[in-house]
Amino acid sequence: MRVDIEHLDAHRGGRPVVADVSLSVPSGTVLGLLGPNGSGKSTLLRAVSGVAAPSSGRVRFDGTDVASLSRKEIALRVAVMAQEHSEEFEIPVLDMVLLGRIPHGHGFGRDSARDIAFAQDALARVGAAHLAHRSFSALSGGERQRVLFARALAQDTPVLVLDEPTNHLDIAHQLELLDLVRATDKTVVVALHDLNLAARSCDGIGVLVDGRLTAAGPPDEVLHTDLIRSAFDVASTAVAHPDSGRRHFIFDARSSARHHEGTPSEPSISAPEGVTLP
Ligand SMILES: Nc1ncnc2c1ncn2[C@@H]1O[C@H](COP(=O)(O)OP(=O)(O)OP(=O)(O)O)[C@@H](O)[C@H]1O
Repeated sequence: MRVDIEHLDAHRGGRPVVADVSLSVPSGTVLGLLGPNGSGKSTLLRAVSGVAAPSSGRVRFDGTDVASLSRKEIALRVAVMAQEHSEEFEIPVLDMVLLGRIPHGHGFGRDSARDIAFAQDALARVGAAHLAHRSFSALSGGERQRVLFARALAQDTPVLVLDEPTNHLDIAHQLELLDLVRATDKTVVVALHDLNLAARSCDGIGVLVDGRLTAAGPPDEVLHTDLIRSAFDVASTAVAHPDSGRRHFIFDARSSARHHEGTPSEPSISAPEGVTLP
């Protein structure tokens, strides 16, 4: 399912925080949203997932304006893994994942065998089958993240909206989750903070600064040392991975701090011998 964001403005607490963002996410691709803290990533994701209406502009799923859809129609199209969530759900993990099946139900009633199979499969895919009968509130932060990702998968939607889904995850589980994201045929919009993981895992990157989209395109075109300096105020060095040749960033210092120390503000790009930077 294609996702189009058109001239979107959004407010938070009565204040404009996202301004005139337009982005298209082709069906089955992964768009990574990057940007400093407070730049508007979560606010944009709330609009994309229909949680909060934009103040102007629109979001379309395969051409249909999200604003014209009912809550249930939205929930059948997009599953959301939000950044903030209550920690004190005293419910078994399997029941938490089964909440993802609600849009597929026909009113209140027992979970069908099909729903339970979906939920168990989703837990197995995130490596959390062994947690099925634990209480959600008794899990670690990383375990909760994986269960919430399983709930989003169990919702079985063509679109996934993920707000910093790798929070709390150890590096193995970060890679595993992003590999799962890549392996689905879903259209994914994901906010991330790790630029190297984003470059590795996303088909496209959009960079928000102060609520405005300052760059968008394939990772290799968007992510470079100048962009990292202007968007994040960080001096970095790009190196090529010795095996894949993929560009990787080493973060050196805040650019302003580096500038004050009198070191050159223009970072060099270096590649191991015999490796050409992409
Ligand atoms: N509930 C709220 N009420 C008022 N202002 C808010 C609220 N939530 C966020 N904001 C403000 O909106 C702006 C954008 O916040 P948002 O959470 O979208 O940024 P973000 O890029 O996701 O940040 P982070 O990387 O820190 O998660 C910030 O200035 C923030 O302080």
